[in-house]
Amino acid sequence: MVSIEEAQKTIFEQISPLETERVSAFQGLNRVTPEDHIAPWDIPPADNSAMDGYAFSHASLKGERLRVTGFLPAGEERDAPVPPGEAVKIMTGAPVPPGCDTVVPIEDVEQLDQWIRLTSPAKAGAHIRKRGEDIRLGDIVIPAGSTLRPQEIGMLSAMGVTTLAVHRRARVAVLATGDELLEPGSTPAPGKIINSNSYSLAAQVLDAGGDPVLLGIAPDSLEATCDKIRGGLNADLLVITGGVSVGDRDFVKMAIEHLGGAITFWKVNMKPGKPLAFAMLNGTPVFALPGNPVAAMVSFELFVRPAILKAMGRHRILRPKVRAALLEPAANKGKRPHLVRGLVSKGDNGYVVSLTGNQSSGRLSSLIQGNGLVYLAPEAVHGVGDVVDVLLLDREFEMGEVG
Ligand SMILES: Nc1nc2c(c(=O)[nH]1)N[C@H]1C(S)=C(S)[C@@H](COP(=O)(O)OP(=O)(O)OC[C@H]3O[C@@H](n4cnc5c(N)ncnc54)[C@H](O)[C@@H]3O)O[C@H]1N2
Ligand code: MOO
Repeated sequence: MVSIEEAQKTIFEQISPLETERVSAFQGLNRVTPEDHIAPWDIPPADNSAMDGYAFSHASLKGERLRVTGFLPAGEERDAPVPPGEAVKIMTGAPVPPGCDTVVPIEDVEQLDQWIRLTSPAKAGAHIRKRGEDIRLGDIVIPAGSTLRPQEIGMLSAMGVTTLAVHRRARVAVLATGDELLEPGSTPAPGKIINSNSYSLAAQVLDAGGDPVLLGIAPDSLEATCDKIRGGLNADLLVITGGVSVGDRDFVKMAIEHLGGAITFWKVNMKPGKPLAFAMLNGTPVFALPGNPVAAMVSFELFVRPAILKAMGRHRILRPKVRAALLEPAANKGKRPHLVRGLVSKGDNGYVVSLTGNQSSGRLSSLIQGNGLVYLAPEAVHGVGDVVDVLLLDREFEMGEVG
């Protein structure tokens, strides 16, 4: 049995960044660019007005009055210098004309026909955005390896980029196994249950930015399991759920080996998720996750999600870990680290966490009611207020609420 950390290390060693593809700048959102993006020009390209107002030379200011002799909207440029003692009306974004170094906003003047009177003192150089104050020609603005957020997409566009290279999305095949499974849309017959894992796992793939490919359900036989697995080998990663324990009808490991795959490890020292197996099959990383719905999702979180992120070029691939004070006692009577589903919120002195009741790994509600995984070491006994490590699965609780 390997530890969580050993399993992660072994898996991540097998995952290399996928090749790149060219996409339109804004399809690059949340993707990783493998190239440095260098500023082809200064932004802004010229000193320009930060306000709708009047531009003039501060040194030539005598008293409070200036004669207005021109108008300069954004989108136009004026070459002729503005003579001393005169001002031009200038709109936000218009290049500051020669002869001017200061702008006074409209609100700070009184207009009298062709004249303005400053109603408060103007500071030399005020309200001018300098050429290149955002980025300078030749700057590496977005270094290789960056994940593109909306602000990077905006900057790339400002740099004239219309298409760019990004690591392509990982195609992740998802296979459920088990004679007991029916697809959603049916009403469970006696002895049957609905295949929910394919959909929770496919949603986790999407959530990680990958592209899920649903392979359906493999019935419990070696031949059928082999056939379905073969169908998933053109994906970048293959995720299987169920049939990986020691039952008489658990064929997944046997099928992987039958197809020539090498099981790198089987069984991780954790609860839930112990029976997980990892294999390389024809160059495809294969994750055989347990069938219990919580075990499948938790092991996806720890092993598959970071593998997808690594394949898509990300460097930060693990969920954030925080320290939280327990709101109730928590004990791990077992010998494996227990990842207990918890509900984290913000207390007066940092994070606090409660547990989500019955922790059976068949009980998907334990994940629905929570937002984190509390790490309980083997045989740990904690009281109220003890501080524990929690892996945050989502941070929505930190967002502001309406009204
Ligand atoms: N003798 C032992 N029995 C079990 C052990 C063990 O060490 N010794 N480990 C237990 C643990 S831990 C887990 S987790 C499960 C994992 O078993 P499998 O991966 O072989 O999964 P199945 O037996 O196929 O299914 C387990 C459970 O999950 C339900 N299931 C399966 N697939 C789906 C799906 N796609 N959607 C919804 N639910 C699914 C299935 O009906 C079972 O109830 O083994 C323990 N047993
Ligand atoms: O993986 Mo199992 O879920 O530890 O019960």
